[in-house]
Amino acid sequence: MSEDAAIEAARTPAPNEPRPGEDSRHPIKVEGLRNCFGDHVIHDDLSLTVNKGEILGVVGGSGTGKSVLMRSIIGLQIPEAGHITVLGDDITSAEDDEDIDIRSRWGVLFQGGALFSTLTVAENVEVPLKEFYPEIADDLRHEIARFKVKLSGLPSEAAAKYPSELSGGMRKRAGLARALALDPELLFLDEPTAGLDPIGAAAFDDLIRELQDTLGLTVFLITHDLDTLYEICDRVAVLADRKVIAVDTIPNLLKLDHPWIQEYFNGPRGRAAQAAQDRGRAARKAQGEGDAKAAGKGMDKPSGRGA
Ligand SMILES: Nc1ncnc2c1ncn2[C@@H]1O[C@H](COP(=O)(O)OP(=O)(O)OP(=O)(O)O)[C@@H](O)[C@H]1O
Repeated sequence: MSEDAAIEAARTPAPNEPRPGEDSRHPIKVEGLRNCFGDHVIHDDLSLTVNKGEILGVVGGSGTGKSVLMRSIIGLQIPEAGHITVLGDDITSAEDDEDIDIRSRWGVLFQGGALFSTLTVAENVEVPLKEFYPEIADDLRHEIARFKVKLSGLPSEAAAKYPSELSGGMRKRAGLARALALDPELLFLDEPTAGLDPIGAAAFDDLIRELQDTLGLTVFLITHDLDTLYEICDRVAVLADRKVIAVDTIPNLLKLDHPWIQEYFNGPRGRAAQAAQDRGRAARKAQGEGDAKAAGKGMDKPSGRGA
């Protein structure tokens, strides 16, 4: 198979028919979740529904249980009570076979990237391919891995490098390439822009939005990054008091009279992020008008990012 054909095959999502009883509009549903570590209650009667095709931002103070919630949804944390349905499967009671099947339908980027340090980037991407599709020939698997590396915005040379040879931003992209290895329907991202410089973080935001648009992903994104929330999230879920206290667009959240929400979004950083988004929109609009004028006069378009 040629590289182009392999890339096209890798780009075509697996035909994942909705299962009987699967709510195709809400790929993730959490109801009445309770998680404890000893006496420490993390979640109590927490409920959350994620819409298909959205980027859902998940925010909350440190230690409110954002990562534990994500781990519960992907079956790494067994809750004390509650039901979690992912793509029609009850995660809390999934049998082994179902469990394996469902894990191939999501990709996860953990906070630290969680790459195998003794494997190259391409070999890291191949790990889930080998696990779920051992029948794929070596050549094709290598080609799919190279395509995922490119898709994540890394230069092709990065495929042969070890994680220790990459910058923090490149490691995140390598982790993303691995998360995308199986053409997932759901993408879980735990603080993807943490530790990146502002330009790297903005570029990563753009990449997530672009991937979500082109691949139709549903994205569950834990972040403390207000710019990310403003720039790419369709809705934001707020964790506090052991529950999701609100889930809505940022303009609607701003109308709520909850002290944490007000302080978070209306504090100095929240206002700065909002102002940055307003400036970005105005610049994009101005550039769009400039493009239209230039096109009318047969001029070249200006280059560079819009914002
Ligand atoms: N395996 C564990 N054993 C005991 N306590 C844990 C474990 N995992 C998480 N916790 C506790 O659960 C609480 C929630 O942790 P979690 O990592 O989900 O918070 P978070 O909201 O993601 O925080 P941050 O924003 O700082 O990353 C914390 O108090 C943490 O110490």
